[in-house]
Amino acid sequence: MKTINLKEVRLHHINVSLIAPFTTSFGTMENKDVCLVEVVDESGVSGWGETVTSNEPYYNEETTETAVYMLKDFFIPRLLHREIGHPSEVHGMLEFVRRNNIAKAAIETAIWDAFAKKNGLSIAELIGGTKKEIESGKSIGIQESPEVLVKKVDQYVREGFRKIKVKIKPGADIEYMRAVREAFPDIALMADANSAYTLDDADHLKQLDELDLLMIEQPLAHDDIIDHAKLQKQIKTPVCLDESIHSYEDARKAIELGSCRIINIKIGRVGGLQESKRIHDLCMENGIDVWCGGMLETGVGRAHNIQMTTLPNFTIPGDTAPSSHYWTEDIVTPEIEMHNGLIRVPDGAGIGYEVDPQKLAKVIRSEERITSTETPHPIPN
Ligand SMILES: O=C(O)CCC(=O)c1ccccc1C(=O)O
Ligand SMILES: [Mg+2]
Repeated sequence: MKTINLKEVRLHHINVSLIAPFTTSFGTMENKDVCLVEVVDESGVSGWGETVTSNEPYYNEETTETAVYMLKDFFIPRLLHREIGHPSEVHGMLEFVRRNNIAKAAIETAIWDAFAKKNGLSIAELIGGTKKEIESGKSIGIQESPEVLVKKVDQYVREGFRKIKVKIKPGADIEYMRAVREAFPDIALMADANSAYTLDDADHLKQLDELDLLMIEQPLAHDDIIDHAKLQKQIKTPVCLDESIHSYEDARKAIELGSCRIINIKIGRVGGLQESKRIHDLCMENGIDVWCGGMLETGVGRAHNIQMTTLPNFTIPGDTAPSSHYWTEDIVTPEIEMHNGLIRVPDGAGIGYEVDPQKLAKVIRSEERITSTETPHPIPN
């Protein structure tokens, strides 16, 4: 296969507004700065990635600004003007910096896209994904009342979504989930707590067991796998980990401890597609189901999610919903569309969607072109 050698990295700083505010147990998101990372190979082929951050470090420790800083001072200088034999090598090349996984993933995924395009393949084909369409789920933020929530669920079920995920927090949990389950006895339904509880809430959370939920996502602390293992022994509802899993090693330990039965894989959270695939494979060997989480991505991040979800152990519908559920206009052509709850995997090379320059121009704040490896920091070879 043709190798990659980056001659330039373009940072497209954009600002995008969600069509409606999205509320989780840690806050409300409405508008965010995002950095689109475009890597340009010496052949002229380019590839796209996205910082799936927001402006505040409330989901994890990264923000868009910290991700841009890490990219400019460390990751771009490490990767420019070097022969990259295969994108699976990039994660290792960035391991000299600990964590900062969303920043790493932004450029790693861009290199997957460029490499795939240069070789005339889709990313799915490169990683061995075979699905031709993926099932789409809808993640619903915390609503003002169970009645309002039920109305939203009704709308999304009619639209065809294959899974409904409801954000919960203390004071907006059991009653809300029960209302949805009573109205829709048969839908695939789950809750996401974003770390809003402690092990002292085990008896409270046990009330969810009668609602036949697919899972409860990240009920306990963002950095915990011990208490989650204890909780899983006390409740029947499968525990799914999101925030606690940053790497293959984290996944291995969580599986060994029995901290979860399901893992939500987010390319950004684990530092890229290569690490995502390793976690996917590990889970498959161990009978742990996985699904692809969402970070309110633009079309670029969303396209990467679609490519990854073609792998066989993505057995549960993910949070990757169509563009129109987030943006009045997405930046990619065509927009990501859903029919009958399914998103068709595009045939094209790389991510299979094109960033549209005219749409990009409407949300752009500034652009930078980086061609030099100069940086104030010592960078390993
Ligand atoms: O992209 C989506 O639709 C899902 C959004 C979502 O649930 C989410 C969005 C931002 C940060 C964390 C999460 C989460 O899965 O916990
Ligand atoms: Mg989550």
